[in-house]
Amino acid sequence: MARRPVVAANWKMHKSLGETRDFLRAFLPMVAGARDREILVAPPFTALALAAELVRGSNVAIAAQNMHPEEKGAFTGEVSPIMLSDLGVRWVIVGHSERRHVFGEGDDFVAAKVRSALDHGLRPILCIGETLEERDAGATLSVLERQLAAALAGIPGPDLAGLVVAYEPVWAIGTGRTATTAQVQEAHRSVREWFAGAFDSSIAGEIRILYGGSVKPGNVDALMALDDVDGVLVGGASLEADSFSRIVNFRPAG
Ligand SMILES: O=C(CO)COP(=O)(O)O
Repeated sequence: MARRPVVAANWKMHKSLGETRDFLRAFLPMVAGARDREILVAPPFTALALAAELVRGSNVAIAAQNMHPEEKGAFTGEVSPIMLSDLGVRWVIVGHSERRHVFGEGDDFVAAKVRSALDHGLRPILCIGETLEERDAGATLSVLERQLAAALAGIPGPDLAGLVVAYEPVWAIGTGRTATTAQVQEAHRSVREWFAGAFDSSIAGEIRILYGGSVKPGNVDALMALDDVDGVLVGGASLEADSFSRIVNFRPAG
């Protein structure tokens, strides 16, 4: 069964309201014909409401870049899943390497977010990936397995229908250094095999695994041609409508 590709923009801490409006006005017509893939844009929290309003009725959906697992409470500066749903947000990035490495989020906190997102009808994009030291130490696959096992512990298989995994090697993020196609395919294959072992082969066959890390218009076709790559999560090259629309309109293999 073919997996529907997902092409997602992670704007990180970029774009004012005016810039969000300008981007979406230019971008929506550029991708209006792309009906066979899911298109997501993750603006900063401050632009979520505007973005959700601007994409209404289009083929683009809005994702949040993060959330707190609790519904409400004394968590200064945090945003809850209920607040996101309220805005019309249906997706949330969880466990991005910048959250893990810059803000010190551990596997348990990431796991609580995945569980909470699913419980609240939000679709998590669970990010995993090894650092350069871990890759050089030959630990890549064990790091990915540890991150998956921790984030998905106790989640019943059927609940995973809403989940997307993003493999983002930390050393490839924002560095211009994309992983080779062989490295990407090997990591994605091992993630899929992990799902087959931890859950079952039909879940493994359906789970969508995105690649992230210096994805550009010039390398997206080669990445999307790989057997186990079901989409991309794009940082820097998603900030301009021209460049992100070219990524969205990648040419499928064959
Ligand atoms: O972190 C990323 C997407 O979440 C990747 O960022 P870059 O595309 O800028 O390398």
